[in-house]
Amino acid sequence: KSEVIPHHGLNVAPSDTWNTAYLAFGSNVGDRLQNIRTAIDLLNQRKTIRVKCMSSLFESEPMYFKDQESFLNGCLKIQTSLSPHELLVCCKEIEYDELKRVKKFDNGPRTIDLDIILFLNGAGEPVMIDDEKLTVPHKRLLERSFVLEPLCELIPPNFVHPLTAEPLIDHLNKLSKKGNDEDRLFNLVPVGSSGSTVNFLKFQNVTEEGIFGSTLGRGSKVATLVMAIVNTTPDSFSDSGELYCDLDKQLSCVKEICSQTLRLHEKLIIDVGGCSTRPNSPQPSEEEELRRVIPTIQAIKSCPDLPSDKVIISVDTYRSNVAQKAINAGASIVNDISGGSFDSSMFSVIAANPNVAYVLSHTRGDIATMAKLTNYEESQNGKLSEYISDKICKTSETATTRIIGRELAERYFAAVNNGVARWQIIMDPGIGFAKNGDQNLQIIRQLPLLKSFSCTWENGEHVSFRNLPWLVGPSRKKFIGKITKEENPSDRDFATGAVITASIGFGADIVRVHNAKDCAKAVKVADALYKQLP
Ligand SMILES: Nc1nc2ncc(COP(=O)(O)O)nc2c(=O)[nH]1
Ligand SMILES: Nc1nc2ncc(COP(=O)(O)O)nc2c(=O)[nH]1
Repeated sequence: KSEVIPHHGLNVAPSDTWNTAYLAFGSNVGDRLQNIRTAIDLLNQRKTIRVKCMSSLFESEPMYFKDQESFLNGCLKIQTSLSPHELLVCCKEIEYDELKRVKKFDNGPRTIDLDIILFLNGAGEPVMIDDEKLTVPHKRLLERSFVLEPLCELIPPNFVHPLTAEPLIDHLNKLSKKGNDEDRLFNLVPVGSSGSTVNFLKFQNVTEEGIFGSTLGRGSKVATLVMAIVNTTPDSFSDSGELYCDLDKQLSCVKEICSQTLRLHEKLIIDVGGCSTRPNSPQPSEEEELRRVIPTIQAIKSCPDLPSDKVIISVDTYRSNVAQKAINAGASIVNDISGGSFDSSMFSVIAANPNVAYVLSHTRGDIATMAKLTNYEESQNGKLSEYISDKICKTSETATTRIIGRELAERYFAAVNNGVARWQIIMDPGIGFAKNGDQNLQIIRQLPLLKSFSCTWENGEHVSFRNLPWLVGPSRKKFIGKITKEENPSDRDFATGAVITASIGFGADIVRVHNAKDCAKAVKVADALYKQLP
């Protein structure tokens, strides 16, 4: 029963006169990400083209001709008034005239490759072409996971290949099962650049076939990242502000955290926060928040013992001005508990800093009201055609998580419609934000549902969370203390270890913790258990 809801907040012009096309991009020469961004900007500059959605960014080994650099690949959904052949001319102009591609031989290195994968006319019917210039659907689509995987983020799961009439997701699953080298894809999230090279966080979500043949859902296969909290607030609920305003103390604490964590992990994120977001906590002024976080970020950034390819700096703020200044000071992740809802300029700051990652978190209301907004009743009048993995049926048990998924999808749309690229986004279910104890436990338990969540709105806009990385932040929170009967947050570290272990079992890619030293051990063991990592 596919139902849809009117999707507000999306100002799309009537698009019934425009064709839809799906393009695949690839680059393995020069600054690959910059080449891709330039190609997308050049497409958008054409009056005859509108880039509607972008996929995640994937890195993969070269196919066919192996002796070359690895590729960055992805897909775009565009609307265009051009015909397929006119669109082909436009792609070639961008490849050769504007991005100076030099084709030495087939399947060789390229600054950019733009292929037309699928083309639908104004009525949404697939267009089939096979002449000496152009073949649509792309003739090698079904053998390329570096095209099929990003494409499956942009289309509803029931979207079929025009010739085989089989869902593209089934073609992808068949291909992934072969386990060929070039089918092992990592999705990359840019986190700043040191010198001319961009640093990336790498994630890899694969569909796990359980040993008993059951599908375990999509599990991550790369080491879980530790995000260590450095609260520079006098009133933070969990470490009673010991670090407040003492820069030397903060830096030696950060060095200690890094040496203990990097003993077991390749990389580490340091999350610097100047505003406690405990429900109903008083919020400092923006000037006070800047005074607390900027010097700390600068000190970490300029500390020679903390190399920027191993220690990634995040700023925990919901203020766009603080985010921008923190980026200027060296932060390469903006961690915003409000999902961009507290400050309407946040997304444009993120869009203006394309090498910075953004944590898009779920909450409701504001710091003063969120504790009361925990009513997640299925709104009967609201109709939504949701595609969630068919293993998880739509029951009251999943209602809360599905509603959180929809609300996160609304924030996701607001972000990408304000220029944020999908590949900048890290998702977060917002543990402790507008959720009661049971709901916190439920969203951790149902993280697989959130990871495979997708939905389509009345105007045909579709969003899928497939492959997006997820951060969870349960550390020392009240819902843990309620179970272990521990009033004092800093007594909750051992129980926090249990929660982050379970979170990794449910598919978390990053865990945000206070006690990084001990939690780093729990993460290491959890990765050995759940991801079979050494
Ligand atoms: N991983 C990877 N391997 C590749 N091998 C060949 C071609 C050649 O593609 P073309 O047939 O469209 O020129 N493109 C890629 C690519 O984009 N990614
Ligand atoms: N991304 C993210 N950021 C956060 N920042 C602060 C807090 C509140 O906890 P704290 O005051 O102990 O940092 N929780 C989160 C969280 O769950 N996720």
